[in-house]
Amino acid sequence: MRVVAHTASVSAMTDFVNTSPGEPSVICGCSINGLASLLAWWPLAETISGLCPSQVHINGRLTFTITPRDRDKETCYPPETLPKDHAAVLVCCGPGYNGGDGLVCARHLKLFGYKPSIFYPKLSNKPLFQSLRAQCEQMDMPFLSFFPSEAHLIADSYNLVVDAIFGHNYKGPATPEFASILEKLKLIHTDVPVCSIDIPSGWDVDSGCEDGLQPELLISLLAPKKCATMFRGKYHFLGGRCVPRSLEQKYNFCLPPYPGTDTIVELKMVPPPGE
Ligand SMILES: NC(=O)C1=CN([C@@H]2O[C@H](COP(=O)(O)OP(=O)(O)OC[C@H]3O[C@@H](n4cnc5c(N)ncnc54)[C@H](OP(=O)(O)O)[C@@H]3O)[C@@H](O)[C@H]2O)[C@@H](O)CC1
Repeated sequence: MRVVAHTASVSAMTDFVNTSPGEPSVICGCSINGLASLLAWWPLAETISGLCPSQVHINGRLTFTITPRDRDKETCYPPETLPKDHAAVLVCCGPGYNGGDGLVCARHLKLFGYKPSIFYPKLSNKPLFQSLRAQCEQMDMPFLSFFPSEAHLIADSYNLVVDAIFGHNYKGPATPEFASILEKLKLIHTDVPVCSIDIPSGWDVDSGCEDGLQPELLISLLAPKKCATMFRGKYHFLGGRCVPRSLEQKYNFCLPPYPGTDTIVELKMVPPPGE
């Protein structure tokens, strides 16, 4: 699952490069609003890489430490340990680029020995998404025509659920079509691990969602968003070591250091002082 995290985001970036050459207002196809919300917060972050390369400071406070990789324990949810139907995974994809990341993730899951099924209720007419969908179809991944009616049916059939419904451009409340999906995801997270891409669906990019979905794994892309400080699941990775240095400087990103050739880092939340 770790490998999936970085390959999904790298692919998304490749898609960005292919579709928007030289367009600095769009990162990975994300709208300027999404980028703005990222930038609104991230310039306040400060890495003290000269002093200690394994810490991320936000607003001057030590917020995340970076966990060195242990290559002997490097996989979360390895397929051979997933008992239901040959490592069956449900990948839920929304209408925007977060959903596109989900399709890329499904493609990699399939190549890595999982058995992904995809729920993708609202296909965008953009060629990028059409082609990602076609790739998944060509790889014989089933597309569900409806979301399982009962939450327990998801837990009975799948070992993991990938949540790629909404990312950082979600503005609540959800439309009825998506509200019922978010509700079901919330009901299952105690029975089957949910892995969210970039942002747990239904969360506000800054303030999160107190009674929202609680994934077990979060893969932040490019930079952890402010709401990631409210993540309480088991695993948090940062993926997307693909920001060109020029953009990093131009927008004053302070990205944490990735060791060696690694393209992901595991982040651990540092409890606020007094906790
Ligand atoms: N920026 C970056 O650097 C990177 C970005 N990347 C990825 O892109 C993601 C952002 O993609 P995004 O911009 O397409 O936004 P996203 O959150 O998928 O949702 C937009 C869609 O949801 C819809 N929608 C919104 N609210 C709704 C509601 N209440 N109820 C129902 N629908 C609602 C909205 O509909 P519309 O308002 O257009 O009708 C639109 O269709 C980001 O999280 C990350 O995964 C990474 O690949 C790498 C780095």
